[in-house]
Amino acid sequence: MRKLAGMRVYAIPMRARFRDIDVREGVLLRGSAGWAEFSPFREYDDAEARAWWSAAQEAAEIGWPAPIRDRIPVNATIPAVPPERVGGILSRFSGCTTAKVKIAAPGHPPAEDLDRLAAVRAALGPEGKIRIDANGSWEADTAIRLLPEYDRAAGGLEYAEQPCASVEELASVRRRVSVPIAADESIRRAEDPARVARHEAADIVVLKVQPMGGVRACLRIAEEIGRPVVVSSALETSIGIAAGVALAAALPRLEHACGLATVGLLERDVVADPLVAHDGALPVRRPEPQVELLAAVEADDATSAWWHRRVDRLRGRG
Ligand SMILES: O=C(O)CCC(=O)C1=CC=C[C@@H](O)[C@@H]1C(=O)O
Ligand SMILES: [Mg+2]
Repeated sequence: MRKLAGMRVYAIPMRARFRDIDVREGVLLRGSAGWAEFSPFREYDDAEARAWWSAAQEAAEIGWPAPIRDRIPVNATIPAVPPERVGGILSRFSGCTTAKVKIAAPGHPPAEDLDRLAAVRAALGPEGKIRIDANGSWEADTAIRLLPEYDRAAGGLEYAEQPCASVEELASVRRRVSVPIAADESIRRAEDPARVARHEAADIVVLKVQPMGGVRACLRIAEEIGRPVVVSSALETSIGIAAGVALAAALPRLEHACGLATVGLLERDVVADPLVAHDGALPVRRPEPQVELLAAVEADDATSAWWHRRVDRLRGRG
C-alpha cells in the first residue's frame, strides 16, 4: 500500500463525550495548496465519505476563495453534560455570548436537558443567545410539545437545530412552533439539500465544509438555498476548522455566530496557535501543523492502517 506523502493519522481524546465520540480520529495531509483534514466519522460508508475527501482535495490542492471578513463570531458548544459541568465547558470559549446546547441524547430524559439549559442561561446572562441541537431525535409531535418548554427553560431560544429527522417533519414543526428551525443533517446528509428550501422546512441552514464537499460547494448551496447560514465544524483539529473559517469568511452574508470553536472540545491540537475563540471570534487564517504536535497525537498502528485503507479506497486503490 503506497502512503500519501505527508499523510498523518491522528487520534485525539475529547474533553467530554460528544455524539458518542470519546476519541476523535482522522487524517491530515499536505498538498501543493497546504494542509488538509479528512475525518469522516468511522461509521460513515465510502459513499458518504466521498464528499469529505473532495473537501480535503480542495484544501490540499486548490485552496479557498478570498475572504471578505477577517473575524468570525463563534458560539460555545455544550455537549450533553450535567448542569454542574456547564461553567467549566463555557470557560473554554472566551468571550462567546452564544451557546449551542446538545439535547435529546438517547437515554436522557428532557428534565436533564432543561436543567442544562437553565445552567447555560444563568452563565450567559439575559443578553446571551442559546440554540439547541437535537440531531433529529424527536418525532414531530414530541418537538411540537417540547420546544415551547425548552424555549422557556432557556429563557428564549435563538433556534432549534434539526429537532426531527425528515424535511417533512421539520416543515410541520416549523409551521406550529414559534422557535426558529435550523437544518443540519437535512442538508449535510441529504441527496438534495435544496429540498429544505422547497419545503420551507428551515429558517436557517447549517453548513459543514467536509460533509458538503468543500468550501466552493458550500458557497453554491448557500446561494441556491437563499437562507441565513451558520457554518459549523465537524469536530476537526485547527487544520479542518480553517476550511470552515474560510467558508464563513467568504459568505456574502453572515448573521449568526458559527459553530467553529470546537477545537476547545479536543484535549490537544496539532498547531501551535490553535483556532480557538478569543473575544467570541476566530481570526481568519490558515495555521500549519507542528511536527512535535503531530507526533504527540499520532494514532496507533491499527487505527492508522484503518484510515490508510479508507483513503486508498477513496483514491480508487482499495
Ligand atoms: O455547531 C457547533 O456548535 C459545533 C459542531 C457540532 O455541533 C457538530 C459537529 C459534528 C457533528 C455533529 O453531531 C454536531 C452537529 O450536529 O452539529
Ligand atoms: Mg447539528
